[in-house]
Amino acid sequence: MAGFAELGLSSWLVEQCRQLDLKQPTPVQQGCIPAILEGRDCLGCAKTGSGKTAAFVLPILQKLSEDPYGIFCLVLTPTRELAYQIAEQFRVLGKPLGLKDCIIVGGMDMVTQALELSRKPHVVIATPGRLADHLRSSNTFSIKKIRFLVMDEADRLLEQGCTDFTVDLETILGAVPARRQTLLFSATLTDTLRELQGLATNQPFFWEAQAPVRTVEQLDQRYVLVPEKVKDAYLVHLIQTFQDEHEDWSIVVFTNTCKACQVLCMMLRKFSFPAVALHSMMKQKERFAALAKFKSSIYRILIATDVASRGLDIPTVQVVINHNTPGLPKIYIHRVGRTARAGRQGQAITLVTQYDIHLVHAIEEQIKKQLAELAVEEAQVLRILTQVSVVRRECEIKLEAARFDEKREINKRKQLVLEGKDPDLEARRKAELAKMKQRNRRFKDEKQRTLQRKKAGGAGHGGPRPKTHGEPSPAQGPA
Ligand SMILES: Nc1ncnc2c1ncn2[C@@H]1O[C@H](COP(=O)(O)OP(=O)(O)OP(=O)(O)O)[C@@H](O)[C@H]1O
Repeated sequence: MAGFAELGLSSWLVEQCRQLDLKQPTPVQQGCIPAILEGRDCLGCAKTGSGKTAAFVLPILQKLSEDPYGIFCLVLTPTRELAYQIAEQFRVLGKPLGLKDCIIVGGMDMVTQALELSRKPHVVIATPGRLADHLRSSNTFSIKKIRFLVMDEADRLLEQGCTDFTVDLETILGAVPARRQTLLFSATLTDTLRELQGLATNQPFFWEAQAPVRTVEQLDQRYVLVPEKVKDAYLVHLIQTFQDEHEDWSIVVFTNTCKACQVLCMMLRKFSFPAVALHSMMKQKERFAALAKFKSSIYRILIATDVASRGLDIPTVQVVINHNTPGLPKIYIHRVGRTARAGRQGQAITLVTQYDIHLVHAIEEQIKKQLAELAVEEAQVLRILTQVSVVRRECEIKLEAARFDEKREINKRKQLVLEGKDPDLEARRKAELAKMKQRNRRFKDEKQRTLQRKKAGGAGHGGPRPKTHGEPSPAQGPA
């Protein structure tokens, strides 16, 4: 197997890799580094935790060392936390160069950022919204001469999810030179491949890991079929069991909304679990602090929304629990990819209600693997059921008293005003969009169900074998 030197990297970079204990390049690094060094655009699609970041950081640093200037490289990424993580890799690997980097993300002081940008850092790592704001409001810096444009989690940057980057990306793409190298990476590139190919036209090199399953082999993937109302009791039980059985442990629990995230965190703390929340309604400083405490194992449970589902590299995470079944297979792939990274073992447990079974089937179809059922001692869940329900209700009341929803609305309006938008107009536009999305989703679900019915008429599906609605389950007790 080729080492880092054989890929064409200079000895100082090989030495940096050695110091960081990166002994052998991973397959995505072996595939992409030579192509990037040759000057080609690159689309790299490899499983979560497979070393995609170093696959672009190393060749960029090599090219930077040959012709150092600022701003040499722009990296775009969908979340603020991820921007800091990528910057750290640049900093550590680029230490001998005296690399100057600059992180441009929302929630931080704009004036300080503008000053840093004007000092011509070698590498700028940014979330699209804030960088576009700077481009629109300032002429003290330019990205007209960058050599490299990297889009990490490229499919997320291009898709129109709840945070839509389209307009900001247009601003940014209008400000970068046409003659550049474009590098696009993600564990789930294929869905947006056509759009991505439009961005990378300079002898594009496409690298995709060939594997029968789209998730990591070392990942044990399970599901627990639970009635909606008793999910929390199962969650408490799962965490308690894990805590009892392991000395050194860290768990990430994913939820679908900021409010659910906050309530769950409060509830777990009431049960004396060391939990901390991470969601987009928190102030940026609180977000960083929460993540830092989780990374250093001061808190062993991170309750997060999908703001943490992509890219975050925390080696100590042994378990990912999906408190809700992700609506899209690719969200599942990224969430469970927070564990079992860089060859380590990990476990993913998805709580599935009777309404989510079609989602599990869609996930299984995409990842090309069936989830196994996790055996849970239901008698033990039953024992804590009432207590968990009461505590959860208490937490909800407390959160309502703290006017969580109201604060969220005020924050949103403030943000829109800052962006120069009319909050009421935006609300109407969003409602329209939501309606359209709902119609599309219903149509898709219906299509999925028809397909499943057709399939079931044939060979029959081997996914989660749900108990039928009428079948007794101890957990359907006095919730
Ligand atoms: N050649 C290597 N040998 C050993 N470990 C490596 C190597 N390259 C990277 N790593 C480590 O693997 C871990 C995962 O890398 P990275 O965060 O780049 O994954 P990724 O492919 O970007 O994952 P995701 O899709 O979740 O963003 C990091 O801790 C990194 O230091």
